Amino acid sequence: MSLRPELERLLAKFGQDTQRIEDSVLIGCSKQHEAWFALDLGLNSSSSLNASLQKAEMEIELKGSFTDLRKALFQLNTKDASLLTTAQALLRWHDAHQFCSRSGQPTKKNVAGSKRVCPSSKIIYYPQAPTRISIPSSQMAPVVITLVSDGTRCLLARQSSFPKGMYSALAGFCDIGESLEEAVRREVAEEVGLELERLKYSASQHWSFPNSSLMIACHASVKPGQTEIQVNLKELEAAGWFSHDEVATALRRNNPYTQQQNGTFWLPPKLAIAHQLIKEWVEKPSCSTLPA
Ligand SMILES: NC(=O)C1=CN([C@@H]2O[C@H](COP(=O)(O)OP(=O)(O)OC[C@H]3O[C@@H](n4cnc5c(N)ncnc54)[C@H](O)[C@@H]3O)[C@@H](O)[C@H]2O)C=CC1
Ligand SMILES: [Mg+2]
Repeated sequence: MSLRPELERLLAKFGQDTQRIEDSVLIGCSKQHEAWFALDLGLNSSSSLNASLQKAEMEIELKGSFTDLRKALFQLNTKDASLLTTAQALLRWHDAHQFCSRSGQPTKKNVAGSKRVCPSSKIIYYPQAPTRISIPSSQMAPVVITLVSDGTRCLLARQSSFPKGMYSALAGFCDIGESLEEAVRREVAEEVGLELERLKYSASQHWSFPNSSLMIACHASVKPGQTEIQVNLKELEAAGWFSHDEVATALRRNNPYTQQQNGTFWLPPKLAIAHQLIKEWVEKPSCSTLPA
């Protein structure tokens, strides 16, 4: 059931522009895949745009009462508390990034609220860090990188931007409001459609490309028999399961940059944490099946 008409009625009743609904941000979805959005009613805001909503009248209308966030968090179950903190963090980020720091022009939110773009400078601002490939950022973004194993094989993937023939572990930026474990599970589900069974932290690394990231590396396993992948071609060029022998042989190749042969795949260089994850798995393929 869509709550949009109800929200429009409410905003109209309080003399607000119903266009304000467009400021909503996506914070999750139900088991039935209904999208959940959050909207800042601006009751505590000092800005002239939002200040006109009356808290007491709104409480009467909604038959509830507004509670301090910190107190509310102790009363809610984990799922609702997580939705609330995600909403608060994301809405606060949008509020603080209304203008481009380069051009001074207003930035524009996408529908989901996962980024803002400056139409003038073309800079894309992400809640994780204000980055765009060509614009260096001083802020650090957390990124999870996961080597998935089915007990005998490991899953490697490549993006079209990777050097020819190179395959790596699955990686992705953490979303605001997520734990590392949630980010790992979401990224793997999004990129190859697999549900993870166990996770085990391995190590972390600062990574400078495209901008400062803190790479958090994990091993993960899937249930035997649940290994069919669906490659998300919007994010990856290819992905597949590789045997222990194939990966061990690729690791032994000294200098992949000079040894590219037709059909030969190779792995990220030693410096990359992906290399370390893959090496750990080759030395101990069972490392991903330990309890997290
Ligand atoms: N050190 C290592 O061993 C490795 C490092 N990496 C790094 O992991 C990072 C994340 O991997 P991807 O698969 O590209 O991420 P991803 O799977 O999250 O997809 C990238 C998309 O995420 C969005 N995004 C969200 N926040 C972003 C931000 N702060 N900056 C840029 N894009 C953002 C953009 O829409 C972008 O197109 C890459 O930057 C890559 O350099 C990846 C593999 C190995
Ligand atoms: Mg990725």
